[in-house]
Amino acid sequence: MPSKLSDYEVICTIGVGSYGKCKKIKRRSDGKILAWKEINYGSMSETEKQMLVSEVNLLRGLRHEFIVRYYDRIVDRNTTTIYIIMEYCEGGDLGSLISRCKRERKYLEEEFAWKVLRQITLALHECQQRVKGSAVLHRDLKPANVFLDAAHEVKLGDFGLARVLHHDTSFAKTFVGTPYYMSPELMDHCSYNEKSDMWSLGCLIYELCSLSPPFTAINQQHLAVKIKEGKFRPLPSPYSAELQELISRMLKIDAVLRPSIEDILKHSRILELSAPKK
Ligand SMILES: CNC(=O)c1c(C)[nH]c(/C=C2\C(=O)Nc3ccc(Cl)cc32)c1C
Repeated sequence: MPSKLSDYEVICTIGVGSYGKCKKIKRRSDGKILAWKEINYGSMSETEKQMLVSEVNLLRGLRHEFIVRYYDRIVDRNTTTIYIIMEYCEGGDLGSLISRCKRERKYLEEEFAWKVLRQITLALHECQQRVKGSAVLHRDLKPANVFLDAAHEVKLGDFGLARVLHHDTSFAKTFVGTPYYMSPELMDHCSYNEKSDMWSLGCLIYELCSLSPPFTAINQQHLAVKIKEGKFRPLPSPYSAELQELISRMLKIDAVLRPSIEDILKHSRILELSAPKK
């Protein structure tokens, strides 16, 4: 029996993005707390709608501890809105956490940065394994798309939807927000590849430590220059040379020189986190 909107009680809005709203909801049948994303597809072309359907179907197949769990979807043709029902992440998004640390002038623990690096890498590994060939690449890896559950475990969200929601080639829709994490090859309009996600992940871990992206500028033209120059300030002193070195490798301009997902998972500090607790 397909779900209907009345099966859920809306509690509150927890996020607003270029796609629409994200709301905290309660499933009436068992009281389970979930979240749904409301996406209005009314102005989408047939191609974009088809992409949305295939991306949602892809999300359905992704079951991983570090990827936001998909539960269901409801299509309301009267309002041309799709409701994508997913797991609730009580800890919110990394973007809000970084902003809070900035306000409080407090750096995050290095151990947390390594944990986030490991868990997002495993999430990316899962996706690239699960859809071999037409590898699903995140394309929108940024702090606002990484969430934390009640135990502060990482949950990668919005997988693949970025492709659809920014599919429109118009400038306004293509460059939604400042592309701080865009790789040099993408800045040069070259093809996206799994090392582009590695660049974005390097930017994300850098920002988690420095509380600012590695590359910033007053406009997108200057940002492109900075990214292609590839120069960035070192991490703040509390962080180890080991973490600095790995992030520097992830931010190599030449994608070939960046570590692969497997390289990251073989790093000694990552392996330590994988070892069973004594
Ligand atoms: C201020 N908002 C929050 O703290 C917050 C909380 C408690 N949860 C979220 C976001 C999500 C959430 O809780 N579940 C989600 C599933 C998919 C996506 Cl793309 C986002 C979410 C947010 C943005």
